Amino acid sequence: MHVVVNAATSADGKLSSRRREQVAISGEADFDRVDRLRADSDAVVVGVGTVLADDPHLTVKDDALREQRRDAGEPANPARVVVDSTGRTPLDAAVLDDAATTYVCLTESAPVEQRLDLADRAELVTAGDERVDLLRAFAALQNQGLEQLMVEGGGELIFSLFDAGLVDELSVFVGPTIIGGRDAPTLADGDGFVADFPELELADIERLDNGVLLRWHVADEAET
Ligand SMILES: NC(=O)c1ccc[n+]([C@@H]2O[C@H](COP(=O)([O-])OP(=O)(O)OC[C@H]3O[C@@H](n4cnc5c(N)ncnc54)[C@H](O)[C@@H]3O)[C@@H](O)[C@H]2O)c1
Ligand SMILES: Nc1nc(=O)c(N)c(NC[C@H](O)[C@H](O)[C@H](O)COP(=O)(O)O)[nH]1
Repeated sequence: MHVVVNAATSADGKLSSRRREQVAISGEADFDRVDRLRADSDAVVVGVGTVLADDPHLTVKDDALREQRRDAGEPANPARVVVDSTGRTPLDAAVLDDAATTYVCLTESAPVEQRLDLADRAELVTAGDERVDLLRAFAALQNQGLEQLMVEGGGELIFSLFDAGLVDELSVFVGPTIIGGRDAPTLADGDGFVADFPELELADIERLDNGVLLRWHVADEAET
């Protein structure tokens, strides 16, 4: 399995404002790049915080890219994965429509009612007691044939994935704006590290739109 985390941050490292509402940080060229990255992935992964904040669809937007996937014998869109401990994904969320297969990763503590409702619209993966056990959940996704995973946030999930040693690559578009705010989500939130900080190796730098795309490899990670 290969896991790429992709995100856009303001120049001061924020993913969105303190209202947790989506901010368009990327310009057209970066959104096109994200679309290509989706098209090259077996699944696009987000945390339920992102579903609740942005209601993303997580599909490939370019008709030609969807056609290429079909020509290669793949579904037009990659699968979608929501990491959602207690089943808070709204039943009318865009990720639960029929544009692609969707997996919702839950824990043992997810109420039966939510479980039954979500099971009508998604494949359920149960791993962990209180929070989703990401190692187990990702192993289950790999068993379903999902090898190339792209994670689109948010900050809580991205931190947990680094903490679990699951990230192979990080792509960050740093855009031309300041969002600020101590309570605004950043690239990696959660509890934060105090030691054993994950080390990154810079793989590539590119000027894009009015910002910069940074690609990092995560050092010393065993292949998952
Ligand atoms: N700029 C970008 O590229 C970008 C991308 C995605 C999201 N965002 C923004 O990020 C914000 C949402 O991020 P967030 O951090 O609130 O939510 P998130 O998407 O990271 O989801 C976190 C939630 O996932 C669930 N979860 C279950 N198991 C977990 C685990 N092991 N580790 C972590 N979470 C687990 C928990 O309910 C947790 O609250 C929104 O404001 C959204 O607009 C920005
Ligand atoms: N790459 C990127 N640049 C941004 O400036 C930004 N705000 C996001 N945010 C990610 C978020 O989850 C979005 O909601 C989905 O990118 C929307 O996906 P859809 O178009 O609905 O498929 N992502």
